[in-house]
Amino acid sequence: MHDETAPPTALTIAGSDSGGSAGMHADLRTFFACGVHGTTAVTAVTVQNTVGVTGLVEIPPETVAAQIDAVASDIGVGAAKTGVLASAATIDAVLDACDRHGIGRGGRTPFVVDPVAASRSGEPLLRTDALDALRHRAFPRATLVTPNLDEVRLLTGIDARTREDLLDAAKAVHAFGPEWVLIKSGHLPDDPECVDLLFNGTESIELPGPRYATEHTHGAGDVFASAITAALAKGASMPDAVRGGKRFVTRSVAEAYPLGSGVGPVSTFWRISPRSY
Ligand SMILES: Nc1ncnc2c1ncn2[C@@H]1O[C@H](COP(=O)(O)OP(=O)(O)OP(=O)(O)O)[C@@H](O)[C@H]1O
Ligand SMILES: Cc1ncc(CO)c(N)n1
Repeated sequence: MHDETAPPTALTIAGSDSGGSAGMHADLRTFFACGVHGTTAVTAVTVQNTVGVTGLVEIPPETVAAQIDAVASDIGVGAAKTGVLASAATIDAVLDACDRHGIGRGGRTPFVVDPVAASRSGEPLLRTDALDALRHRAFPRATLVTPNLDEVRLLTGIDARTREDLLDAAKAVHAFGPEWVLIKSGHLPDDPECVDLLFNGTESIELPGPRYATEHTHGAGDVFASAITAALAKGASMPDAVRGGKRFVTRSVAEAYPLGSGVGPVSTFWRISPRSY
């Protein structure tokens, strides 16, 4: 029975980060900061800190699916997002479970696919045999796909180097069948701003933002996709959810902090408490 006093809920289907900066740790913090109850289906445990990833253990695909079933059949899913999906077998199990619960195109629940392929320091987080499963099975079911420029190169072969190249990148990803595509511009070389592009096949919307001179951007992509997912769970339209997510991630990068001896995380503290450290 749905209780009207329950908060909106969002599900992250992703890997853990022992360093607490990226992956489902970043997703849960963002859901919390956005006033959404976060639920999880863990796909992989990573051994990770601010310097890099030194291990990845996959959770059996049937256990990933069972987590989705447990959450969806009891708590419900207002919107869902994916992070690390690790392998083609996990992608298949996730998509079957999503189909059972109306998550994704054809169902009623928005489904954000963040096609995470590698860590910031270059360690693979997805088997190469899973690229086709992402392109041809996951993308057509997605309400939104959110690649960075390295993922665009891997998935489409397009090497976007200027802001003008982003529309071609968006069209190539859109051809795989998602409803919306968001191309993230954080890795554009030599651009003084971070202008991302949202595209649905006909409409393209630029999302302007400053580029801050910080090296601490670990988890920026996860925070962006989960802020969007939280807004979708609250019933926002896609353009509004993405504009709100862009404001959220920009502020998170502005307040990113140093941690360990490597790349520190973007901050999700700012929404909750003023800088107090
Ligand atoms: N230095 C920066 N200053 C401001 N915004 C940034 C900066 N770097 C990235 N962003 C923004 O953060 C969001 C994430 O973009 P990015 O392209 O870095 O994704 P990502 O590579 O998936 O992130 P990550 O791998 O760091 O988690 C985008 O909105 C991008 O414009
Ligand atoms: C678990 C995990 N998910 C996603 C990323 C990419 O930000 C990462 N480094 N680790």
